[in-house]
Amino acid sequence: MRITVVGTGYVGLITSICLCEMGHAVTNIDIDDKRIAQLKNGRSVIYEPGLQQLLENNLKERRLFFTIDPRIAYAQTDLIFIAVGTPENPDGTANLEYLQEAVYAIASHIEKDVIICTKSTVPVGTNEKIAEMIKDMTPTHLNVSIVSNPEFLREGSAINDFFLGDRIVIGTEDEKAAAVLQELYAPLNTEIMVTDTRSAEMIKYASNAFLATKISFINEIAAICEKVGADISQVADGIGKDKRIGSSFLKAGIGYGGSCFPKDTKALVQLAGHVDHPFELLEAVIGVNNRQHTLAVAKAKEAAGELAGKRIALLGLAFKPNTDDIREAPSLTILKMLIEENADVIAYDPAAVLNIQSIFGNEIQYTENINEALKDADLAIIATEWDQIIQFPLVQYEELMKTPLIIDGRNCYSLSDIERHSITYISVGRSPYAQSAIAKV
Ligand SMILES: NC(=O)C1=CN([C@@H]2O[C@H](COP(=O)(O)OP(=O)(O)OC[C@H]3O[C@@H](n4cnc5c(N)ncnc54)[C@H](O)[C@@H]3O)[C@@H](O)[C@H]2O)C=CC1
Ligand SMILES: O=C(O)[C@H]1O[C@H](OP(=O)(O)OP(=O)(O)OC[C@H]2O[C@@H](n3ccc(=O)[nH]c3=O)[C@H](O)[C@@H]2O)[C@H](O)[C@@H](O)[C@@H]1O
Repeated sequence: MRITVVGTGYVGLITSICLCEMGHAVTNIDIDDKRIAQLKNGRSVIYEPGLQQLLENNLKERRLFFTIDPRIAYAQTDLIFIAVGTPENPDGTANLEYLQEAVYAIASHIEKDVIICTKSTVPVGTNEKIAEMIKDMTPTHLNVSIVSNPEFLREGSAINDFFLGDRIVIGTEDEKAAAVLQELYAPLNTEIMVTDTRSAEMIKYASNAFLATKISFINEIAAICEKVGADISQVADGIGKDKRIGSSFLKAGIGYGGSCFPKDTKALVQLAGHVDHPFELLEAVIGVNNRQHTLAVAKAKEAAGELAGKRIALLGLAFKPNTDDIREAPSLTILKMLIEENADVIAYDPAAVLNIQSIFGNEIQYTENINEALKDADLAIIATEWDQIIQFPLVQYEELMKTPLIIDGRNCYSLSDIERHSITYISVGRSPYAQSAIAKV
């Protein structure tokens, strides 16, 4: 079976390479010729642990091909996965321009029967529109099946997620197409669900919205913990042990970021609004998350007073560890606020410095070395829980900083470890200062 994957972003490249690992030959197309040239030269265009080696292997084995030519990609293929971006429009709805362009190119070039699977996250009803567009543009003798096959991988653990996902969703009214995909995915040993197309599209948005809700919920509980002198780590552990709740996505912090939760929650709010159902719960989730992004600077001001002229080490820039992705990262809000306060900022990240530099230029300083960031700093703000930060010896904060004050937005250190050092430590939902509030309750 010939397989084509459209787009070389996270989802496109991971899908292509993982399908090659399963023994298939895959052609991966993009409209960005620089990305394709780089990939043909065997250099990954995304930062993902383990991916570079797999890319090199599959190029060498001649299973993986890159092209910008739609004729090569689409004319004789059997199965197409669309994985182009669906970013946010200014009003929060999903921008489907890339998707429409891709479908147009596919419809203009296919010459045989084909199954088209949408992996991109798209609003309910989009795959029906794709089907109409294809029907209008292709000769009647061609049999084109449309499938919604949403993707659930996480950046930083994407390869593992592809092979060991919790479920695979195949949304289609076409039984033959469903059977082809069931066979394709069978070796993965992951539960496969076949649903109608609209339900598959909704499963993706509902999953991301629910996970975002868990995060904002725990962040609200963390805020209350600080006021009543409880410890959010123990609380999250305690509620997570209830199997009906589950322990994942209960890490309190400075909020979720990334290329999907922020845009997908807003797109679902818009979708609900368009069918006259205001999604009040999800609107609150988004509001709480926006507040969390500002939390670290608010706490810094509370602890250190005026920030103007203060040397601040911002530790962690990526929206989560093991990625260089800074889309919607809390660090962006933190940096904007610190610059407005006229603070003297030095930003550290093991992978995302170049991406942040392309936005903030020489407004701040950058380093890939934690020691350099902390030298003579008045305070440190932790925005991403990289292993490099978690394992960094606390004694070094004492030795390097002018005043050892840490605002930890990701609860990287245990309070008992902190107690052994002369560090002022303010984290999320378990500040030692919260204890003093108990008396007031
Ligand atoms: N990033 C992630 O971890 C996940 C993303 N998703 C969803 O998957 C979709 C893709 O996301 P990413 O991979 O992050 O996107 P991305 O924005 O990083 O990459 C998209 C790629 O598609 C290319 N492209 C755009 N139009 C094209 C066309 N007409 N023909 C060929 N290539 C074209 C772009 O040049 C770009 O390289 C989105 O809908 C996203 O919501 C779903 C699960 C996980
Ligand atoms: O649709 C998508 O693109 C993907 O979005 C998320 O994956 P991702 O954004 O890569 O990363 P997550 O691990 O989900 O983290 C998202 C954000 O939530 C934050 N988070 C996560 C978990 C938690 O307990 N607390 C918390 O604040 C992280 O710091 C990060 O900023 C989902 O987990 C994937 O299933 C989905 O496929």
